[in-house]
Amino acid sequence: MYHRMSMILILLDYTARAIALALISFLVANRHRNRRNKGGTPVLGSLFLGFGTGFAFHSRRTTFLEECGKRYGSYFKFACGPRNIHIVSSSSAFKTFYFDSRLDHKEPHFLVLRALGSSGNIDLLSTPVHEHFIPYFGRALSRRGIAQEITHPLYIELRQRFREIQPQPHHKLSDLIGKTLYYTCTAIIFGPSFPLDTYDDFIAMDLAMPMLISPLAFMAFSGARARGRLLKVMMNYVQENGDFAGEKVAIVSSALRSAHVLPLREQGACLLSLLWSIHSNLLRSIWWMLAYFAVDTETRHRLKAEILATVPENCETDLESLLVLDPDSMFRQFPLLDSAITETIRLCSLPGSMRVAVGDIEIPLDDGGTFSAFQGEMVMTDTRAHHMRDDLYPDAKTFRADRFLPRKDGTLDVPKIMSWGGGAHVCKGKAFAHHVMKVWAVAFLQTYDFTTADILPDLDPRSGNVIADPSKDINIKLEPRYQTSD
Ligand code: HEM
Repeated sequence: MYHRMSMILILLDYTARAIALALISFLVANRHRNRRNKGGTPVLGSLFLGFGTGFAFHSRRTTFLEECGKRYGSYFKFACGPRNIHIVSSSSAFKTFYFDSRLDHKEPHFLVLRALGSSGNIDLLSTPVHEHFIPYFGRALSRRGIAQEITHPLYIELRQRFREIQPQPHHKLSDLIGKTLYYTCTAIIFGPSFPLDTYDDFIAMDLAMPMLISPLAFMAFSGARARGRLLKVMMNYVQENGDFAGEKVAIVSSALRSAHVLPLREQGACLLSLLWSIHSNLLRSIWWMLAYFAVDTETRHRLKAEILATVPENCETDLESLLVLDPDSMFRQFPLLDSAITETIRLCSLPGSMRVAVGDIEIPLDDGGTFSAFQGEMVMTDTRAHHMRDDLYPDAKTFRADRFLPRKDGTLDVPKIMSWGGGAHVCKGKAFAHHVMKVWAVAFLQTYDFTTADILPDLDPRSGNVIADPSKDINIKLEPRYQTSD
């Protein structure tokens, strides 16, 4: 007995020594890495091996980055678990960030695919995903593709859905948008036979995505179950639509074609990533757009006037016929609405571009200095800090529908927004997302007057997507604009 006790004590002693040694070597390695940065890099201290800052970054990203920005300015770095993350909001750094090939963009894609049920096997996925699947997004979602395949059916379908909304004293904004957006866009893009009763699973998975992407994925029980069911739906869809033809729009046919060399489960995960990309940020962006309009009577009146000036009520050529004659016209019309959409995205978008240094790289800062990111470290642009600069966007925290209205010569008073990323890997759904928001707003404003008694909520600091979640939902009251069949 005595012998067994002493063995256990010896083993515990060795384990404690091994842990202490690992801790010391890790801290030394980290200190060494930090010291290599020139120019007094602001490095945040962390509670325990980067888990303090890493936890703050994952659990309350918006406020964490805001507080750090106030304290350290346009550049700082911190440890996130075993890795360093550099955060930069300096305009000079953006160019290097988006255009230097030593900063690789692929890792976030694998994280998303893995969260959606893929094996995340880089050797298997790299070529089909990065050389075929994602570039096809860009081509299929060109302005021409959208005008030809999306605008008209989307407008007709939305008008119909909006008219069918059951009258009630008020509507929860997220419900109103969620169902109508999911049903219309999913049916148009994946075809009418796609099961639309997947909505609840989609919402459960979408809410769990930040956790499914994080190291705490094993705790996202209901999100993972919903993801599993959706993955099965997608695998069935791939099997039933393997001929790439039929009722689908180009984006789905090209997605199926570009991923077909992969095993069925991987194809299902790719298709699920398409469904998620389409809805996740759009649900949130449209929420914020309608919320801004609902609390701002003047903007609503101006937007309605713009719609009436373009499509006078009771005129012979209504918007529906106009879109058949000239599907591209939607892109040229409604400049105030375009501006209001860009302003919405400026205010509700969070940092969404992440790169991993594949070699050591020096990145310039606005003050003439530089910082070094070493191989394997992550770099992220804090586009929100940029968007909140009063010197660039006067009264930056306030929604101003006309902030991005072009002058007569087509130029803007303010810099373009950074919410879509940039360079070769700029958001592939940029034109699509803006356009869907536009068609949505026109169809909605033509169908309803709407107001809210609620105040605009803050951004939820826990938000993990490119577009922030609101900290709470709002209710809106709808007044049909016409009692007739229109
Ligand atoms: C308001 C809505 C959206 C915002 C703010 C947004 C923003 C972004 C950002 C910041 C990136 C990273 C760019 C970079 O790393 O430089 C990105 C990438 C991407 N987005 Fe979006 N996105 C939106 C909607 C969409 C939609 C609707 C789709 C698809 C239909 C889409 C498809 C993609 C794809 C495929 C990429 C990866 C591009 C690449 O790495 O080459 N996005 N998006």
